[in-house]
This record gives sequence, structure tokens and C-alpha cells, in this order.
Amino acid sequence: MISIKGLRKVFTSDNRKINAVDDLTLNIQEGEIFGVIGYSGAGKSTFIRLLNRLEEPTSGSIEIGEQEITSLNTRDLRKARQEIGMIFQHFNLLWSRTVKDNIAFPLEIAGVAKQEREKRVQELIDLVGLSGRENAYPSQLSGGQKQRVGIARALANKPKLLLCDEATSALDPETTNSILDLLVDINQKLGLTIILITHEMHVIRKICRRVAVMEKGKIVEQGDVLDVFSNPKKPVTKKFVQQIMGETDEAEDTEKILATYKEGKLVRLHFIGDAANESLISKVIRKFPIDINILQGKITQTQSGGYGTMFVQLKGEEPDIQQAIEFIQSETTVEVEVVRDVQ
Ligand SMILES: Nc1ncnc2c1ncn2[C@@H]1O[C@H](COP(=O)(O)OP(=O)(O)OP(=O)(O)O)[C@@H](O)[C@H]1O
Repeated sequence: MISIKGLRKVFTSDNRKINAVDDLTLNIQEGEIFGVIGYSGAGKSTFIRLLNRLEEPTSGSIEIGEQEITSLNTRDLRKARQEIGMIFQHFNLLWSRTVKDNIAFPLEIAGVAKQEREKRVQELIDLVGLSGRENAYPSQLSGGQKQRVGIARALANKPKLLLCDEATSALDPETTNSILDLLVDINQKLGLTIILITHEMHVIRKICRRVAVMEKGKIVEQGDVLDVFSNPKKPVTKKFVQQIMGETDEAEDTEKILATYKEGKLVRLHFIGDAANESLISKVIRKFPIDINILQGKITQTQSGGYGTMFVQLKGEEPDIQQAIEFIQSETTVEVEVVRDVQ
């Protein structure tokens, strides 16, 4: 487990103190993919760089496994860093070295013998899907391929923890997805813990189970991705939810729907990721003699299931509609909000 307590980083710039990371306390489980999301300036980069002491903390403690990172001397810190891989937004590759030699670099520093080094490099090249590109130079690679080299290099010394500093922010959406798939793949294959920072909800939604939302150096909300984003409490979290649910003016939309659909009962169904909610609409129309007209909605998927809202019109005999609603309320975790009763 990774246990971070009261972590602080104060920068002084032009005689002004900046609390980049401000009394941050967080536990991260072994083997999980944990995301930290925040807007520019929230303190994410500083936070992730404190974890391997690329940035020295002002105060607080960081325990990774049994080791208290903050109290290590230079020699022990160097050793501990071999167990912590890191990847970067702009890849940080050595431009005069080939793919193979970039990946071999941390092994050379760790003093691994040539034969073993070559074997390990080939394994890593296969793992990240770069077979055939061993002798290419970074300038000959696409962004996604460069990040694959970064990942292979970060994994060279078999770390237990991988830190990802905005690792997909420089990539297009399709390449982002392929890199996120690769991170999930190595997390599962190697049982590696991954901590990532991002300003993109898509990244959190797609691969993280737990998330912390950062603002002005502090964590303002944290928990399961589904819980945090299906019931956001802080304005900053609500803004991130809008990033994937789309900007809608709920009041205006409801007014329009009420004016257009004058028949039947209008209800809003709130989905919060649960297997019991699967195929809800088809189950209801098979079971009850009613019609369901989907008027508006968006459900988005996370690692623990889907969440979102659907606005529907229920048409039929009032007792059948009532029974259908009771069925949804008792047999599923979907919340039913009646916006307008049968007229
Ligand atoms: N070396 C430094 N000296 C002074 N101030 C710094 C330094 N590094 C970061 N800061 C300040 O600390 C705050 C947090 O910066 P940080 O880079 O950690 O945020 P971030 O969430 O990663 O944002 P971004 O994605 O834009 O980098 C900002 O106000 C930034 O200006």
C-alpha cells in the first residue's frame, strides 16, 4: 500500500509563497489504477513528482510498501527509484539512441549484464507492441510509439509502481485509447500499481477505479470513480462530469420536453452502475403492457459500470405504468424521478 500523510510542497517565487501541494493525505492500494484529476495549476505534477522525490517535500510522509521515501538518503533513494517507473507527457526519450537502446538505458545504469539486458529489452519490446521497430530512432516514431518506448523503459527494472504524468495529453484520442489499453494490460499482467495524473475525465473514466479530485493543492473529493462522478459534490468535480456528459441546460431541456410530449407520464431514470440495471428498458416493456419513448439521455461507462440519466415517456394504462415504476424501484438500483404525471 502507498500511504501519503500531510504532504506539502511550498515554492517561493518572487518572495511569494505558493502552496503547490497542501496537506495532502491519501491511501493507494497495491495493484490499483488510481487517478488524480485537476485543472492546470491544481498541483498534480508537483504531487506526482514528490512521490519519487524528483521534487523534495516541504513536509509530510510518503510510505511505499514498507519504505518511508521521505527519509531515504541519496544512495537508498536511488535504489528505491528502481522500483518506481515514470512516464511523461513529452516522453523524455534520448533522441540519439534507438528504441532498443532507450529501453536498455535504465538496465545499463542498474548494472545488468549485456546478455540479460538484451533478453529483457526484447521482452519489453514485445510487451508494449513495438516488435520490428527496435532499431528506429525516436524521431522516426509516432507519438503513440514514443510513449510505448517510454512505458517499456519505465518497466525495465520491474518496478512495483508506475507514475504517469499526463502520459496521454500529447496524443490524439485514438492513440490515447491504445495507450490506456496498454496501461490496463500491464496493470493486469504484472500486477503493477499505477498512479496517473490528468486533466481529462476520459482517462479517469476509462481505466481508473478510484480517483482524487485536486484543486489549489488539496484533494477536494476522492473515492470510487462511479461514486464521485455520479454524485459530484464540489463545483470542480461537477465541471469534470460535464466534460463527458456534455453541457446541457437541464431546466431548459425539461421545459422543452414537457411542452412537446403532452401525453403519458414523463420520468427521469438515474442509472448508477450496477449489473441489475442491464437491459432495463427491454425488461420493463416485456413485463408490462406499456410503451416507453426515450426522449433524451446519456449513459457513460466506467470501470465499475455505467452511470447517467435517461428521460423517458411512459404510455399506457395508469395502473400498468405504476407497476412498471414500482418494478424499477424494487428490482434495480435505478432511481425514478417523476417529472410529470399522466395528464
Ligand atoms: N518550480 C516551481 N517554482 C515555483 N512555483 C512552481 C514550481 N512548480 C510549480 N509551481 C507552482 O505550483 C502550482 C502547481 O503547479 P503544478 O505544475 O503542480 O500544477 P498542475 O496541476 O500539474 O498543472 P499543469 O498541468 O499546468 O502543470 C502552480 O501555481 C505553479 O505555478
